[in-house]
Amino acid sequence: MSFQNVIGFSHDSAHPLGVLLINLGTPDAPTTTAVRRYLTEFLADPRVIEGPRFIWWLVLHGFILRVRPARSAKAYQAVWTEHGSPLLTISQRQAVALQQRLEARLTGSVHVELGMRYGNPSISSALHKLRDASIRRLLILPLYPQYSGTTTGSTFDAVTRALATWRWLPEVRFINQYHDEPAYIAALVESVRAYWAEHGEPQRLLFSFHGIPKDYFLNGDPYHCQCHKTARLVSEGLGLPRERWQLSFQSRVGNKEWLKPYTDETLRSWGAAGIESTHVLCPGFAADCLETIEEIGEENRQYFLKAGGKTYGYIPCLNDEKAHMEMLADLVHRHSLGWPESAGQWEPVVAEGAA
Ligand SMILES: C=CC1=C(C)c2cc3[nH]c(cc4nc(cc5[nH]c(cc1n2)c(C)c5CCC(=O)O)C(CCC(=O)O)=C4C)c(C)c3C=C
Ligand SMILES: [Fe+2]
Ligand SMILES: [Fe+2]
Repeated sequence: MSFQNVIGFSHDSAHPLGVLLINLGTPDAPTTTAVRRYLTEFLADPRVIEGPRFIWWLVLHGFILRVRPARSAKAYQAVWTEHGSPLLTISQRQAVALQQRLEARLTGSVHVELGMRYGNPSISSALHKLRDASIRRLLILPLYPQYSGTTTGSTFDAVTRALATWRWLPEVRFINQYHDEPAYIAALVESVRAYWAEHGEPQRLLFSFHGIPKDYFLNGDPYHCQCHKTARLVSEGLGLPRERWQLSFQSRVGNKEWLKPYTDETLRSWGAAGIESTHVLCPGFAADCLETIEEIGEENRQYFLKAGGKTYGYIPCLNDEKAHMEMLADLVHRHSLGWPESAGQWEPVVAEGAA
């Protein structure tokens, strides 16, 4: 095994704080081939699909990767913009905005990089850039407000796997979750209020979170509880009575039971029960993506309207809005405090025998 060397390390300047911003990732293009490559990496992750590997490998390669890429590619084509995948372009804007806000807040210098758990830019390429910037302290911020082993846990695996190839490791901190941060809750409350100021208040507000298999929750994944707390705090911030809001889980894959109630079933049942208007908010997504723009913005709209509903609104994610970026900068700032003065600076010495 050979390790990645540190060449050209600058000894005489202060080392910037490295901030690695991570989101899930997206295909490189909305084509069947690119989506297959992305899904192959994503669905082979044992944090995402638990269970015996060999059986899953047969199902994945024998069935899923033959059918799903073409179907998902169509959905991606519907959300793709001239700049690319919404998830990637929004995440890039978030990285730039975070860099600017941190420069304004921190006394020392800072270097923010974006990495994606699956696809590009990869976590290891982002880490290379941070190493080239001579960072000696690394703060990792997965953009998942609610912790789940499938997302946050998997991010940790990927970062530590990449760092395992480094000769000289930096000091590392890993932000686990921020599901009940007051500024995150306040930003969500404000985004709902702003949407209501423009579109009026609906009869019901639905908090739709990405689902996970129910057995992960039963085995101790805290995601379900953190989603419930986020929804409760936002509804309290809005002063919304309990009968006017509900929480649900979307994007189920496969036939296993996932966290309930399901978003599609909830919206169909509301439409059929005579609820005329609803707005849907997705607080678990830091950036709009396929699962929000297409699945919530379009697909679930049809379920509600076809079942009898009359007015449906999708409230966008916080994306690179000012309150969101301020909140993230504050979170990074607080997590960057308390490190001792020295970051392990060392004097350059020419080793004996070295040329
Ligand atoms: C099959 C299991 C999956 C689990 C468990 C899962 C958890 C999970 N995912 C997100 C966030 C996102 N997921 C996105 C896309 C997506 N998710 C799955 C499957 C699982 N997700 C698939 C197969 C896909 C790809 C699209 C498709 O084929 O339907 C995305 C969007 C990516 C994009 O390019 O826009 C996000 C974001 C969370 C938060 C989560 C658990 C908490
Ligand atoms: Fe997902
Ligand atoms: Fe989906």
